[in-house]
Amino acid sequence: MSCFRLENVSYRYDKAPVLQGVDLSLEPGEILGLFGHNGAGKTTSIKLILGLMQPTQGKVSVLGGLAGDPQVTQHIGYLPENVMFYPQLTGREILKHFARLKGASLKQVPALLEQVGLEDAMDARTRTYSKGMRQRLGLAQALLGKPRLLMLDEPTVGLDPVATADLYRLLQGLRDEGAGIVLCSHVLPGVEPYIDRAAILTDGAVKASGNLGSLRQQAHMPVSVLLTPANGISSLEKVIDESATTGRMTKTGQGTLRVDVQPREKVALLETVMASGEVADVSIHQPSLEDIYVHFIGTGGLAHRGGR
Ligand SMILES: Nc1ncnc2c1ncn2[C@@H]1O[C@H](COP(=O)(O)OP(=O)(O)OP(=O)(O)O)[C@@H](O)[C@H]1O
Repeated sequence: MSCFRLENVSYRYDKAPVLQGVDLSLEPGEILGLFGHNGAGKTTSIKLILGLMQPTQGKVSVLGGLAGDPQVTQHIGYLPENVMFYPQLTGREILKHFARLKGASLKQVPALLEQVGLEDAMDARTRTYSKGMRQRLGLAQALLGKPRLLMLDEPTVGLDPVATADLYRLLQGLRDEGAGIVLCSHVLPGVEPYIDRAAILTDGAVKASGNLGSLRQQAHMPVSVLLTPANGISSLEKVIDESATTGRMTKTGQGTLRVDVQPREKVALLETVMASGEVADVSIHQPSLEDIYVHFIGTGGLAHRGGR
């Protein structure tokens, strides 16, 4: 049974279409990174899965039931983008309050607070918490009741690099126990090793989805081969000029040559340059998740301002 399945889903607020024909699903034991520019429709997709809104068109099924059904919702953990708590209450009091609301056992509260690194602060009022500590408390709230589907909107906001890596490891542990996890983010650096699949949303449509290998294939992006000359850079340039490669050669400024080649040409290029005796060292750089994201989103940057 899928954690959720969006089939040909469209949604419009007032007149403006926000999602258009989105097909997206998540299986148990999988971490999906949902990436997209401001206003791409990430939060709207999450709200549809939570059953807070109904799609204008298409079907949303969650954990084998209907989105919004309380029997389904009790198995979902959700960390919203901006977490706010009663400032006068302690972390422990707040988590107990949410546990009662969710019908989850109160016994797990101290253990969850420890799991997110708030063991020393659980009895302090949350008005004394830093942004990162509030984010951790939000995460503990999302983990109440051992959810089968966990949806985290910008979970790393406010977390330092060590806490971010801890969070990703925690999520991997939950994934290995069978939870399905959606990670919505603009923050791509560092996330690559921790997700199983990525979906890239732009202007309300899924532009590409799959694991990193599949995304690289879909993007047809070149691989960069970085060559350090053994003798002189001009003799190495000559070897590449005379080879069959259609790749683009550039001098890096650090005395090396970079050749951007299509993946299918990479081995032939390496064979040629290695046989020439003109290469002292080689490194190969595959497009990263960020490169792939920029490829699909375009370099519009602030042109995607979130409105339409
Ligand atoms: N309540 C609303 N009424 C009208 N339009 C809305 C509403 N909420 C969101 N939108 C619009 O829907 C589009 C998608 O918004 P959404 O919040 O889903 O994007 P997002 O990908 O989560 O963006 P961000 O990364 O900035 O949080 C945007 O154009 C936004 O302006």
